[in-house]
Amino acid sequence: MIQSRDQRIGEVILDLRNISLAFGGVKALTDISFDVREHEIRAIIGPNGAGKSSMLNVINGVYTPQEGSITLDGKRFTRMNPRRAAEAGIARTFQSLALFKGMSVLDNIMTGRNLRMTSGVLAQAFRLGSAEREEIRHREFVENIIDFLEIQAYRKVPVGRLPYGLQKRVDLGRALAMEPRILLLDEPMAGMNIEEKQDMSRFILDVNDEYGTTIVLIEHDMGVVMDISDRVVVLDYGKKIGDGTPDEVRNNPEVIRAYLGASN
Ligand SMILES: Nc1ncnc2c1ncn2[C@@H]1O[C@H](COP(=O)(O)OP(=O)(O)OP(=O)(O)O)[C@@H](O)[C@H]1O
Repeated sequence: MIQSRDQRIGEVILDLRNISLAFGGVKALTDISFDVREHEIRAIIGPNGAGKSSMLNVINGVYTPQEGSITLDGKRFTRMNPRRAAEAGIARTFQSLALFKGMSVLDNIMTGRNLRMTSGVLAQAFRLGSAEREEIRHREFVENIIDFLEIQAYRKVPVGRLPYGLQKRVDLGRALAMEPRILLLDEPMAGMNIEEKQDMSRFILDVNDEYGTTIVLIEHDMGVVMDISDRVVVLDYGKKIGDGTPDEVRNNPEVIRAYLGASN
């Protein structure tokens, strides 16, 4: 299994060079460089306040770093913006879920299709047939995601009524509906019990295998991501203190020190 996964990992598709980001006097990120290869599961870990969320927000263009560059598919940017990131196939999930609690599972996942829908109101008025066909295609795609995530039984249930672990799964489904090439997962296992964490780990691996999606995930619990990640970047106080395979990172004295010194 591990060998076949390694064989599928391709070229660098996302390359972050010398990224520095400050908020006023607070240095959130200092001179961070790392890359992400096609089809890889790449984790960014670190204690609270290490800069993980800031890094994710630099990748998807929400924050503009004061220094550094981002190269995506060989194109170099000094700034990304959320629209460009979305068009380039970068999607994300959120730590605090960004779902519509009163809407059904199906409708929430459909919202992830919006960027892919070409038919607007006018098309629906004048080309009803093709708009309808498009709607059917999108629904089929979403139904496939629902089957894949094993949430068929909750299709029509308002998301707010589901347990937290299932809501996280719906959030993953919403991001998958965008058919991302690169999926950014913001603490996908935070607040979950062990069984939910195991389920989520399995879905992340399956997404990576079956959809071929490149995954960048952030997490502050070192244990849960070590089993599923190909390579891990470790941040501490906005600096990169480790980068390598899970084994390399686990045995890195600086990483061990940062985690032993951390209160969580
Ligand atoms: N919008 C902001 N304005 C000001 N300071 C910020 C902002 N976002 C992050 N910071 C600061 O930047 C530093 C890094 O924060 P960040 O949220 O990126 O860390 P993190 O590793 O994601 O932490 P956690 O695990 O707690 O989510 C912290 O000192 C934080 O207070």
